[in-house]
Amino acid sequence: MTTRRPLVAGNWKMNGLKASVPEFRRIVEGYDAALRARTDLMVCPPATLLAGFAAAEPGSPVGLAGQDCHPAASGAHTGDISAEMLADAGAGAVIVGHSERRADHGESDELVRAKAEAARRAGLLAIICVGETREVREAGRALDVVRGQLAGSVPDGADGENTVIAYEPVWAIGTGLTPTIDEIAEMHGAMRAHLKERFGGQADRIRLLYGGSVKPENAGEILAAADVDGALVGGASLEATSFLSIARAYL
Ligand SMILES: O=C[C@H](O)COP(=O)(O)O
Repeated sequence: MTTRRPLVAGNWKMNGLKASVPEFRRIVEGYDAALRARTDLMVCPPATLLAGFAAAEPGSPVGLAGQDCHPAASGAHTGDISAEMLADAGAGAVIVGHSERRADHGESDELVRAKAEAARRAGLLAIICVGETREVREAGRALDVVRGQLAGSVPDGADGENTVIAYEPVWAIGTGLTPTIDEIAEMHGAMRAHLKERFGGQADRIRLLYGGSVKPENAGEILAAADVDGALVGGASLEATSFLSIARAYL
Protein backbone atom coordinates (compact mmCIF):
# COMPACT_ATOMS: atom_id res chain seq x y z
CA MET A 1 0.00 0.00 0.00
CA THR A 2 1.27 3.44 -0.94
CA THR A 3 1.81 5.91 1.87
CA ARG A 4 1.01 9.47 0.96
CA ARG A 5 2.45 12.19 3.17
CA PRO A 6 -0.37 14.57 4.12
CA LEU A 7 -0.35 18.19 3.02
CA VAL A 8 -2.14 21.03 4.77
CA ALA A 9 -2.06 24.16 2.59
CA GLY A 10 -3.38 27.59 3.52
CA ASN A 11 -4.78 29.69 0.68
CA TRP A 12 -4.77 33.29 1.84
CA LYS A 13 -6.61 34.41 -1.32
CA MET A 14 -6.62 38.25 -1.66
CA ASN A 15 -5.72 38.83 1.98
CA GLY A 16 -2.50 39.99 3.57
CA LEU A 17 -0.10 42.91 3.58
CA LYS A 18 3.54 43.28 4.59
CA ALA A 19 2.20 43.55 8.13
CA SER A 20 1.28 39.84 7.81
CA VAL A 21 4.90 38.72 8.02
CA PRO A 22 4.66 38.14 11.81
CA GLU A 23 1.61 35.89 11.27
CA PHE A 24 3.59 33.84 8.77
CA ARG A 25 6.44 33.68 11.30
CA ARG A 26 4.02 32.31 13.90
CA ILE A 27 3.04 29.57 11.45
CA VAL A 28 6.69 28.70 10.88
CA GLU A 29 7.39 28.67 14.63
CA GLY A 30 4.36 26.47 15.28
CA TYR A 31 5.41 23.90 12.71
CA ASP A 32 7.30 21.97 15.31
CA ALA A 33 9.12 18.66 15.08
CA ALA A 34 6.01 16.63 15.90
CA LEU A 35 4.03 18.29 13.11
CA ARG A 36 6.91 18.11 10.67
CA ALA A 37 7.11 14.39 11.27
CA ARG A 38 3.47 13.92 10.27
CA THR A 39 2.48 16.43 7.59
CA ASP A 40 3.69 18.92 5.01
CA LEU A 41 2.59 22.49 5.64
CA MET A 42 2.29 25.19 2.99
CA VAL A 43 1.14 28.81 2.82
CA CYS A 44 -0.18 30.35 -0.41
CA PRO A 45 -0.03 34.13 0.14
CA PRO A 46 -0.84 36.79 -2.45
CA ALA A 47 1.99 37.06 -4.98
CA THR A 48 3.01 40.41 -3.50
CA LEU A 49 4.05 38.65 -0.28
CA LEU A 50 5.85 35.60 -1.64
CA ALA A 51 9.34 37.04 -1.81
CA GLY A 52 8.92 38.81 1.53
CA PHE A 53 7.81 35.63 3.27
CA ALA A 54 10.67 33.70 1.69
CA ALA A 55 13.15 36.34 2.86
CA ALA A 56 11.64 36.51 6.34
CA GLU A 57 12.12 32.78 6.94
CA PRO A 58 14.94 31.57 4.69
CA GLY A 59 15.11 27.79 4.50
CA SER A 60 11.78 27.45 6.29
CA PRO A 61 10.22 23.98 6.25
CA VAL A 62 6.85 25.65 5.57
CA GLY A 63 6.36 25.57 1.81
CA LEU A 64 5.26 28.63 -0.16
CA ALA A 65 2.92 28.59 -3.14
CA GLY A 66 1.39 30.99 -5.63
CA GLN A 67 -2.37 31.16 -6.17
CA ASP A 68 -2.34 31.23 -9.98
CA CYS A 69 0.06 31.45 -12.91
CA HIS A 70 -0.01 32.27 -16.62
CA PRO A 71 0.71 29.40 -19.03
CA ALA A 72 3.58 31.30 -20.68
CA ALA A 73 7.00 31.75 -19.12
CA SER A 74 7.19 35.45 -20.01
CA GLY A 75 5.83 37.94 -22.50
CA ALA A 76 3.27 40.64 -23.14
CA HIS A 77 0.64 39.65 -20.58
CA THR A 78 0.01 42.73 -18.45
CA GLY A 79 -0.85 41.92 -14.86
CA ASP A 80 -0.09 38.22 -15.14
CA ILE A 81 2.59 36.24 -13.32
CA SER A 82 4.40 33.21 -14.71
CA ALA A 83 5.22 29.99 -12.89
CA GLU A 84 8.90 30.82 -13.37
CA MET A 85 8.38 34.15 -11.58
CA LEU A 86 6.67 32.39 -8.68
CA ALA A 87 9.57 29.95 -8.43
CA ASP A 88 12.00 32.87 -8.55
CA ALA A 89 10.11 34.53 -5.68
CA GLY A 90 10.47 31.44 -3.51
CA ALA A 91 7.40 29.33 -4.32
CA GLY A 92 7.59 25.56 -4.62
CA ALA A 93 4.00 25.14 -5.74
CA VAL A 94 1.07 26.95 -7.32
CA ILE A 95 -2.69 26.59 -7.09
CA VAL A 96 -4.37 26.38 -10.50
CA GLY A 97 -8.04 26.25 -11.39
CA HIS A 98 -9.41 27.47 -8.08
CA SER A 99 -13.17 27.89 -8.46
CA GLU A 100 -12.84 31.60 -7.73
CA ARG A 101 -10.62 31.93 -10.78
CA ARG A 102 -12.83 29.66 -12.85
CA ALA A 103 -15.81 31.89 -11.89
CA ASP A 104 -14.20 35.36 -11.75
CA HIS A 105 -11.97 34.95 -14.80
CA GLY A 106 -13.85 32.36 -16.85
CA GLU A 107 -11.02 29.85 -16.67
CA SER A 108 -11.71 26.66 -18.63
CA ASP A 109 -10.40 23.17 -17.94
CA GLU A 110 -8.15 23.60 -20.98
CA LEU A 111 -6.58 26.76 -19.55
CA VAL A 112 -6.19 25.16 -16.11
CA ARG A 113 -4.40 22.24 -17.74
CA ALA A 114 -2.04 24.65 -19.56
CA LYS A 115 -1.32 26.36 -16.24
CA ALA A 116 -0.58 23.01 -14.59
CA GLU A 117 1.81 22.23 -17.44
CA ALA A 118 3.47 25.61 -16.90
CA ALA A 119 3.88 24.79 -13.22
CA ARG A 120 5.68 21.56 -14.12
CA ARG A 121 7.89 23.37 -16.63
CA ALA A 122 8.96 25.73 -13.83
CA GLY A 123 9.55 22.91 -11.37
CA LEU A 124 6.52 23.78 -9.25
CA LEU A 125 4.01 21.37 -7.74
CA ALA A 126 0.61 22.06 -9.33
CA ILE A 127 -2.34 22.06 -6.91
CA ILE A 128 -5.20 21.55 -9.35
CA CYS A 129 -8.64 22.48 -7.98
CA VAL A 130 -11.93 20.89 -8.97
CA GLY A 131 -15.39 20.94 -7.42
CA GLU A 132 -19.08 21.13 -8.22
CA THR A 133 -21.62 23.91 -7.67
CA ARG A 134 -24.66 23.49 -5.44
CA GLU A 135 -26.93 23.12 -8.47
CA VAL A 136 -24.79 20.31 -9.83
CA ARG A 137 -24.78 18.46 -6.50
CA GLU A 138 -28.52 18.84 -6.10
CA ALA A 139 -28.98 17.46 -9.60
CA GLY A 140 -26.97 14.38 -8.60
CA ARG A 141 -24.22 15.13 -11.13
CA ALA A 142 -21.33 15.98 -8.77
CA LEU A 143 -19.26 12.87 -9.48
CA ASP A 144 -19.65 13.19 -13.25
CA VAL A 145 -18.82 16.90 -13.28
CA VAL A 146 -15.72 16.47 -11.12
CA ARG A 147 -14.54 13.52 -13.24
CA GLY A 148 -14.96 15.77 -16.29
CA GLN A 149 -12.94 18.55 -14.64
CA LEU A 150 -10.17 16.07 -13.82
CA ALA A 151 -10.14 14.74 -17.39
CA GLY A 152 -9.85 18.27 -18.76
CA SER A 153 -7.59 19.92 -16.19
CA VAL A 154 -5.00 17.32 -15.24
CA PRO A 155 -2.14 17.10 -17.75
CA ASP A 156 -0.64 13.88 -19.09
CA GLY A 157 2.30 12.71 -17.03
CA ALA A 158 0.80 13.79 -13.72
CA ASP A 159 2.34 11.99 -10.78
CA GLY A 160 2.78 12.30 -7.05
CA GLU A 161 5.80 14.57 -7.43
CA ASN A 162 4.29 17.17 -9.74
CA THR A 163 0.57 17.12 -8.95
CA VAL A 164 -1.86 17.50 -6.04
CA ILE A 165 -5.62 17.57 -6.59
CA ALA A 166 -7.87 19.67 -4.34
CA TYR A 167 -11.55 18.82 -4.25
CA GLU A 168 -13.42 21.97 -3.25
CA PRO A 169 -17.20 21.94 -3.59
CA VAL A 170 -18.01 25.52 -4.59
CA TRP A 171 -20.98 25.65 -2.22
CA ALA A 172 -18.76 24.76 0.75
CA ILE A 173 -16.19 27.52 0.20
CA GLY A 174 -16.45 30.23 2.83
CA THR A 175 -19.99 29.21 3.76
CA GLY A 176 -19.50 27.07 6.87
CA LEU A 177 -21.23 24.25 4.98
CA THR A 178 -19.46 20.98 4.26
CA PRO A 179 -20.44 17.74 2.57
CA THR A 180 -20.97 14.78 4.88
CA ILE A 181 -17.93 12.64 5.57
CA ASP A 182 -19.49 9.91 3.43
CA GLU A 183 -19.92 12.35 0.54
CA ILE A 184 -16.29 13.50 0.85
CA ALA A 185 -15.05 9.90 0.94
CA GLU A 186 -17.26 8.97 -2.03
CA MET A 187 -15.91 11.86 -4.10
CA HIS A 188 -12.29 11.22 -3.17
CA GLY A 189 -12.70 7.52 -3.95
CA ALA A 190 -14.20 8.38 -7.33
CA MET A 191 -11.36 10.80 -8.06
CA ARG A 192 -8.77 8.17 -7.13
CA ALA A 193 -10.48 5.60 -9.36
CA HIS A 194 -10.58 8.08 -12.25
CA LEU A 195 -6.88 8.89 -11.84
CA LYS A 196 -6.05 5.17 -11.71
CA GLU A 197 -7.75 4.59 -15.06
CA ARG A 198 -5.53 7.24 -16.58
CA PHE A 199 -2.27 7.06 -14.64
CA GLY A 200 -2.23 3.52 -13.26
CA GLY A 201 -0.17 2.99 -10.13
CA GLN A 202 0.99 6.63 -10.09
CA ALA A 203 -2.54 7.58 -9.03
CA ASP A 204 -1.85 6.08 -5.62
CA ARG A 205 0.90 8.66 -5.13
CA ILE A 206 -1.15 11.74 -6.03
CA ARG A 207 -2.42 13.51 -2.93
CA LEU A 208 -6.10 14.44 -2.85
CA LEU A 209 -6.92 17.41 -0.61
CA TYR A 210 -10.34 18.45 0.60
CA GLY A 211 -11.16 22.18 0.73
CA GLY A 212 -14.26 24.10 1.79
CA SER A 213 -14.96 25.40 5.31
CA VAL A 214 -12.26 23.31 6.97
CA LYS A 215 -11.96 24.54 10.57
CA PRO A 216 -10.21 23.27 13.70
CA GLU A 217 -13.59 21.85 14.81
CA ASN A 218 -14.15 19.63 11.76
CA ALA A 219 -10.58 18.94 10.63
CA GLY A 220 -10.15 15.72 12.61
CA GLU A 221 -13.16 14.06 11.04
CA ILE A 222 -12.53 15.34 7.50
CA LEU A 223 -8.82 14.53 7.43
CA ALA A 224 -9.51 11.00 8.65
CA ALA A 225 -11.88 10.28 5.73
CA ALA A 226 -10.86 7.67 3.18
CA ASP A 227 -8.62 8.98 0.39
CA VAL A 228 -8.33 12.44 1.98
CA ASP A 229 -4.63 13.30 2.08
CA GLY A 230 -4.86 16.77 3.54
CA ALA A 231 -6.69 20.06 3.25
CA LEU A 232 -6.70 23.27 1.27
CA VAL A 233 -7.78 25.79 3.88
CA GLY A 234 -9.05 29.30 3.15
CA GLY A 235 -10.33 31.56 5.93
CA ALA A 236 -9.02 29.45 8.81
CA SER A 237 -5.46 29.66 7.43
CA LEU A 238 -5.19 33.41 7.95
CA GLU A 239 -4.43 33.01 11.64
CA ALA A 240 -1.54 30.83 12.75
CA THR A 241 -3.48 29.45 15.71
CA SER A 242 -6.39 28.05 13.73
CA PHE A 243 -4.24 26.94 10.78
CA LEU A 244 -1.84 25.03 13.02
CA SER A 245 -4.73 23.57 14.95
CA ILE A 246 -6.08 22.07 11.70
CA ALA A 247 -2.67 20.57 10.90
CA ARG A 248 -2.51 19.15 14.43
CA ALA A 249 -5.44 16.91 13.57
CA TYR A 250 -2.67 14.63 12.25
CA LEU A 251 -0.99 14.30 15.66
O1 LIG B 1 -8.73 27.41 -1.26
C1 LIG B 1 -9.42 27.32 -0.23
C2 LIG B 1 -10.84 27.14 -0.30
O2 LIG B 1 -11.45 27.92 -1.27
C3 LIG B 1 -11.56 27.02 0.99
O3 LIG B 1 -11.86 28.26 1.56
P1 LIG B 1 -12.55 28.30 3.02
O4 LIG B 1 -11.72 27.40 3.91
O5 LIG B 1 -12.52 29.73 3.42
O6 LIG B 1 -13.95 27.74 2.86
